[in-house]
Amino acid sequence: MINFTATYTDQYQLAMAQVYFKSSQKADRAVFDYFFRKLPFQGGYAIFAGLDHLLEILEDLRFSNEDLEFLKKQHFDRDFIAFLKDFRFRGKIRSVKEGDVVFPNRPVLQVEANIIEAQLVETIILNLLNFQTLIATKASRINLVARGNLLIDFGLRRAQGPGGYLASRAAVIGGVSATSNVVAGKDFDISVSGTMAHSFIQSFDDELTAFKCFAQERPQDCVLLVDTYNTLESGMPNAIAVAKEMEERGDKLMAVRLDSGDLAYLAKKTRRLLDDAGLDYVKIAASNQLDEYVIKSILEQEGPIDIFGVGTNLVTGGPDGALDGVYKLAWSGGKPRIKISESITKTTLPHRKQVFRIKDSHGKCIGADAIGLYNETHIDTMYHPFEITKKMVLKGFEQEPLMETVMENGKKLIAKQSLTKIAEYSKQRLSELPIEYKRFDNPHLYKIGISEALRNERDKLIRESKRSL
Ligand SMILES: Nc1ncnc2c1ncn2[C@@H]1O[C@H](COP(=O)(O)OP(=O)(O)OP(=O)(O)O)[C@@H](O)[C@H]1O
Ligand SMILES: O=P(O)(O)OC[C@H]1O[C@H](OP(=O)(O)OP(=O)(O)O)[C@H](O)[C@@H]1O
Ligand SMILES: O=C(O)c1cccnc1
Repeated sequence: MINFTATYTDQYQLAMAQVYFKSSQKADRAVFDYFFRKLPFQGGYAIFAGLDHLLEILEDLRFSNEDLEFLKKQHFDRDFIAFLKDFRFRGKIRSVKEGDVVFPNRPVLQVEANIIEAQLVETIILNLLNFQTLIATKASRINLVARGNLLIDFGLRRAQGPGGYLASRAAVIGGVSATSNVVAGKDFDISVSGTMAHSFIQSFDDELTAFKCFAQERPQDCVLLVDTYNTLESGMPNAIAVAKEMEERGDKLMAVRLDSGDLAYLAKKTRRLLDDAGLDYVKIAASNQLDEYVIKSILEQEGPIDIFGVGTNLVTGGPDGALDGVYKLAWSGGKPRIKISESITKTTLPHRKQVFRIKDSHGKCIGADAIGLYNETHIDTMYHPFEITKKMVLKGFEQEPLMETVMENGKKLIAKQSLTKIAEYSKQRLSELPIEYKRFDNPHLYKIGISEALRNERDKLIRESKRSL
């Protein structure tokens, strides 16, 4: 839907790229790490999302003629603009698999490319991965408490503008099964579904006629909204009457939707009314400012709800507005690079790197990832990145390398996967994560360590930079 061209970037990327272009750095190769520093929702994990979509966009990324005309007006150099005419991303990308569980302060994706190319794609990478990872994580939290009940994304109207388009994609990775968002359904092959609005019922002189007309037109997936006037006194008796008429025509009412009031209480009453009317196959859907906490609570109250329609809190990532993912230089001009910070926690890790998931001898994740240099195939001891006395001996543990090459010379190496497949993978990876990292209150802290070789390289660069001050 959105036509991404290479101007989907921040101005400073172009300003820096022009300097590289006109200097001896023009042909330099650079390596950048994508990672985030803080888990969203005060949770214990995040779900990585956006990769396949990003790679497809990077494969085709270029400046259009209008883009180049616009840049002329922005005081960019003519030779640089001529160079941008043939700009393509021809780099290499190594990444964790889309849908995997990921943690702060360790590379999730690494870009290795000509420095101009690597710089120009920073913004689009951060924009697509930060947002989709945030929303997939939110969806996954909702899915964790939904006990297998169906989740539908109702969020487009409340999303931050067109962000709703990508939110619908990411929500599926986190475990949402369908969306009301028709364009996302079309573009990303997501099952599209929906019910009806209060305005539809209001537009008729009576609720029963509204229900009847809808059921006539849409018998295959009819869901009646029962709370416009009075759920138990009006909506439910009318819905039951229409369900009975549908039965006479050989159709079946799919569900009723509750959208206000005490959803657990009303669902119990509604279930009883349906069952007493011999309509035990009719499902109960609920919506109204749902999130993982409300759904958990409703199910703990044994509210018999089968379908949850979640909007605002899902697609905006409420209450967190953004994932703080960053893109930091780790190598360029043939040398490792480091960003020193007042706070050691913000000092970056130099070099190309690999990340290993540490597992016990039964293949069970123990709650730790270790970062090594790219050519390390095994890490004997992992060190706390900042507290020098803390270390963990990894002898006897399985070490699963997480970063694989997914793009080479600007061409995607991995086959396109359906969102359902990515969601299945995500579910499997989440099931490997011990439960203490998944609880909402004070989840266990997942350990991130670095190898001795990486620590030595980092500390050497810190010493060198101090000496040169
Ligand atoms: N049984 C329940 N347990 C916990 N939370 C619930 C339960 N039922 C509803 N909620 C949540 O409580 C909030 C109720 O919001 P609100 O006060 O706006 O109610 P409402 O019924 O929508 O009111 P109104 O009729 O004015 O629209 C919603 O977020 C809803 O999801
Ligand atoms: O509460 P959310 O999680 O964001 O879920 C989406 C909400 O959007 C709709 O309400 P809206 O008032 O926009 O339209 P309606 O008249 O069809 O209810 C729907 O009925 C839900 O209540
Ligand atoms: O189909 C629905 O019921 C729906 C769609 C969007 C928002 N709220 C509800």
